[in-house]
Amino acid sequence: MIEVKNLVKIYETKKGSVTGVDQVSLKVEKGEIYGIVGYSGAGKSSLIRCLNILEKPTSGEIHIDGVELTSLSKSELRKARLKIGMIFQHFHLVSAKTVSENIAFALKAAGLPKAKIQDRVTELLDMVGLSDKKDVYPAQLSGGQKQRVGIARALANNPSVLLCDEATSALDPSTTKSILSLLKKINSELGITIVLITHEMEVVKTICDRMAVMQDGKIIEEGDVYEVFANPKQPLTKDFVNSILQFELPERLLEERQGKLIKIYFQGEIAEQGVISDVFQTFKVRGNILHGKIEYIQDIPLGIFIMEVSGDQVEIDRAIAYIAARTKNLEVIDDAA
Ligand SMILES: Nc1ncnc2c1ncn2[C@@H]1O[C@H](COP(=O)(O)OP(=O)(O)OP(=O)(O)O)[C@@H](O)[C@H]1O
Repeated sequence: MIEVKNLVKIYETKKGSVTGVDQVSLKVEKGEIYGIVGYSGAGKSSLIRCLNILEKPTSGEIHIDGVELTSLSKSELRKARLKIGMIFQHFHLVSAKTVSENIAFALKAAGLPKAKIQDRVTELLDMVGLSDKKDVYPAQLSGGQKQRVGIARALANNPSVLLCDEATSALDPSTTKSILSLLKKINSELGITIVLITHEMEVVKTICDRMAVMQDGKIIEEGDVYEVFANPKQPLTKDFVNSILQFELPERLLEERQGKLIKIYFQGEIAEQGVISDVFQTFKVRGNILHGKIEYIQDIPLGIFIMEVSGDQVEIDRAIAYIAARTKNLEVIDDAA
């Protein structure tokens, strides 16, 4: 379990003090994948780098598996860090060492006997799907393969926590997908707790259980990923959610509309229950779906539809009341009448 209490990181620069992290407190349960999202400069890197004291916090506490890290001596910290793996956006591999040597390096540093190192490297390469690349140098690898080496190295000493610092930001969308599924596999098969920072909601949507939104060094919203996507509260969180769920309707469609324009959010099972087709069977209205999208978050559907409903005014009102009762989340955007 990770527990952060009142964490502050202030950088002293020639131009004065800059606050990177401002009184952050959070808890990550064992075995969770926890995502921290925010725009550039929000403090995500500062926060994640404080979690293993790569960046020394100005004040506050970091508890990982019951050990408070900010008060450890250098040698105690070195030992504690073996239980905290980390991967980076730009991989940080040693270019003059082969894939095997990059991983073996972490094992040597931890004092694993020489005879056991090769077996462990083989096991790790198998886990990340790179057994055939053991003798090549990083320059001969793709970005995704480099990150797999980074992951193998981070897992070398059986950590209980894996910190991911924008681990997929330098990768294309399909490589990002494969790295995220590898992280998910590591989490479920090895039970490793994962904390990741990202500026992409797609990453959070794909693998996280819980999430936090950061702005100006602070955590401004936190919760279960589905809940945050379904009911974002802060304007910035809404922005991030909209990057996945939202869309703009062309002006022309708005000008040419005839009936009422409604926006319907479907959450959970209701998204699969054919509410829209029931409406047309029950009421004498015409409907024109202008936009529709269903995202699956943690395998639960979250849908959003924009529909123009036209016909007799009384029937329109009855149809809208019916949809509102079934979905519990309907907004009349615009009324042409
Ligand atoms: N070494 C440093 N010295 C001075 N200021 C810093 C340092 N590192 C970060 N900062 C400042 O701390 C604040 C938070 O930066 P941080 O890099 O943690 O944000 P971020 O959300 O990770 O952004 P990015 O994704 O762009 O890295 C910013 O104002 C940044 O300028």
